[in-house]
Amino acid sequence: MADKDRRSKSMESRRRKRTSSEEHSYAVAASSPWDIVAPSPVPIRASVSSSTSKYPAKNHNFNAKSNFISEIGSRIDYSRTRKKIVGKNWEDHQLLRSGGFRGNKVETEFDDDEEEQKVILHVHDIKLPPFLDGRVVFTEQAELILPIKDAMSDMAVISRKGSALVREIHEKQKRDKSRQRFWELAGSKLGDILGVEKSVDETDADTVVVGEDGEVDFKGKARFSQHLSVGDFTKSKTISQQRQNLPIFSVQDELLQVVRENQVVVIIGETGSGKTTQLTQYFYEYGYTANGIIGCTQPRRVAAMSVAKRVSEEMESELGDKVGYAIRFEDATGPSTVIKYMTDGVLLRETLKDPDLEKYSMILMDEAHERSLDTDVLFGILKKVVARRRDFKLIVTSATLNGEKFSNFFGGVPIFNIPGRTFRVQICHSKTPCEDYVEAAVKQAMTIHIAGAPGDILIFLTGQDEIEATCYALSERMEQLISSTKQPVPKLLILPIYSQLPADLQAKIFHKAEDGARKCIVATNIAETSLTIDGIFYVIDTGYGKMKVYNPHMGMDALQVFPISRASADQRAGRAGRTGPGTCYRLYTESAYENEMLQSPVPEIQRTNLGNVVLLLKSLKIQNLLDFDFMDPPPQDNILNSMYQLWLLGALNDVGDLTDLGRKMCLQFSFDLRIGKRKVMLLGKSFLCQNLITLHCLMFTNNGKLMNTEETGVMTIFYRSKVCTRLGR
Ligand SMILES: Nc1ncnc2c1ncn2[C@@H]1O[C@H](COP(=O)(O)OP(=O)(O)OP(=O)(O)O)[C@@H](O)[C@H]1O
Repeated sequence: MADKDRRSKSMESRRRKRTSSEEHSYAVAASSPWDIVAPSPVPIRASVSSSTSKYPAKNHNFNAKSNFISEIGSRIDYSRTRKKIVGKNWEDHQLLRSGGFRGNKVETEFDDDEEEQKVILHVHDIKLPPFLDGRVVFTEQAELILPIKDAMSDMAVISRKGSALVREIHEKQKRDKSRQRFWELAGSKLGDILGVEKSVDETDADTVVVGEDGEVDFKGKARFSQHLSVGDFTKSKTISQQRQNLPIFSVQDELLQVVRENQVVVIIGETGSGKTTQLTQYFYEYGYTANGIIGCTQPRRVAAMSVAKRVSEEMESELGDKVGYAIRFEDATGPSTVIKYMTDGVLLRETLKDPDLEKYSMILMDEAHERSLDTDVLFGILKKVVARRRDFKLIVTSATLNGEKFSNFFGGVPIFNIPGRTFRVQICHSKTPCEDYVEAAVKQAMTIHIAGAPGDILIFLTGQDEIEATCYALSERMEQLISSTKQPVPKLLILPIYSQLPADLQAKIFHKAEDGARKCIVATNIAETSLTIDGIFYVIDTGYGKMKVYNPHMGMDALQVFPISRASADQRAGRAGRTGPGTCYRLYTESAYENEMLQSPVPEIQRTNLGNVVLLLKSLKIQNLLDFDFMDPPPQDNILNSMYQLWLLGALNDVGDLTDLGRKMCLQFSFDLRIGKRKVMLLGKSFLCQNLITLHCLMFTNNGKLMNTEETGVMTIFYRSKVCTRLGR
């Protein structure tokens, strides 16, 4: 009995202690209501609102907080009491169950009274910056735009389901604990099949090269230019004969005349007609480089460098001499460069330093139909340059028939059509929709390899995961084939390519397979435009691709799989007819091509986060975004949410102007580094913990590369780290 009393006393004292500590914690909570009602970190539109505002409160509004406390004070009391009761019941319940305390009645369920069923919604009284109070309209596009034609179509449903084969391979790899990156496979069986020789880890830490602009690629050795071999294309013909065979050659004079007479011209031509490689040379030969250089933009890095390589060969000059290229982390141009291929992002950055692009006499915007974010911003900027500089020419080229749109944007400029194509491409559609397009692609590739005529294969998939799984499945099936037959099986050289793969491994796709072997390139849409891979006669097009889509409710971009557009499908097919007649196997029906695919992709500017664009335009002193000439205006929600994020980060002030921090965030970092990370890196500098912060940013940044050494000076710290070297994909 005495024992029982002691126990019950100690229990009582513990309960008292607990209650007082609870009260203490509630007192703290009461002075910090944001702990009770967590502020939303992203501008989620409030569906329930007590005010006219659409956005959540900026969470450092302390006046708003104290009003809020008094308003909800009674609710806090209520919830405190409830918590105490529940806590007490729980404690008793535990003691009784453990046998430490005996009672007559054990409550196994706590009463749920009516009150507890109530859901209490706390709605912040939002203070928005004046420029986002809804009175200013930033765009003519009120609605969000879906990057898909019909969300219920077969292709859309399949794209959401994903591939069963990929899942199966993942499971298998997880079980085997052997899931590795391709460049870590050196020496392994799969590595041998794939022809992977060395790992990125072998990169020498001491040879890191810091670029002039302060940007460092710690895979300096993995530069494209050091790994490109001279093309083996059509050895039977000289380069000048090959040039003369191209459709563009026959219309050269008319084309030059149209360009002479007009400041802006839109040029439309089939894939392989010679737009990318020939136009720059014609303009150079015609003398357009007398007062400046010719710039040609490409939406993708691999295209910029491979085309520059080809043109330098055609002009019999070293790459980087007369013809060069500039992509992020790599500038292969020199003082005598007159033709410069570059990504559109590189040109966009140049406009910040030189708004009139004085060093260029002419810009060619190639593959304009891709409508990347950078291309669309460039359209608006270059339109202004054209108006300011009468000596400046702008050529817009596209493979699709949307020339009218480009022409109208520049005020009804002429459209020049290049007739014909170099080689025929036979198109074969699937008779029924493919439930698992990865499995179908593997089967099709094996069928071609076993039974098809010579010629290399190019498979289009959506991303790294699918590519790795496909390479794995292909190598497995090759092994099975070899072990199940006594006949000699020709070698299949399987080569993956996606943007995160190191440049030296990407460049492998241009190397010729050894005699008797067939090359099978497994690619994302980075191999879709402008690329000529010598020997590709078969294309397998799954019909899907990944697209970055902004979710304004989450305030983030997400990569999602969608059916591609008809324009992209034509581009993919076009990769088969570059150096000879080819065949394209489409793993979707003809009806899907006609009815389930958009004619051209939804412009990136209408579906992604615009934080970078807003920063850039503000840096270019464009205060009112409505004043900027967008070919297709971005949706209102995207602009508002992006501006709201910038304001929260302190990049914009209360009237929507760029702050000093915002200017730094724009000028000191690469465009594809997320704006939030830029701020963290800048803050790291002020708090003298930059090394650590930079390391964190590096580890979580999209490409795992350090963006700006001016800001850091810490390269060697993490450059030596294996983790980071691996991250430097
Ligand atoms: N690296 C290369 N090796 C061999 N031949 C090449 C190479 N690059 C280009 N060619 C030849 O030049 C032709 C024209 O290529 P180019 O890239 O200029 O065409 P395009 O009209 O721009 O096509 P696209 O719109 O698909 O980019 C190709 O079809 C091919 O025959």
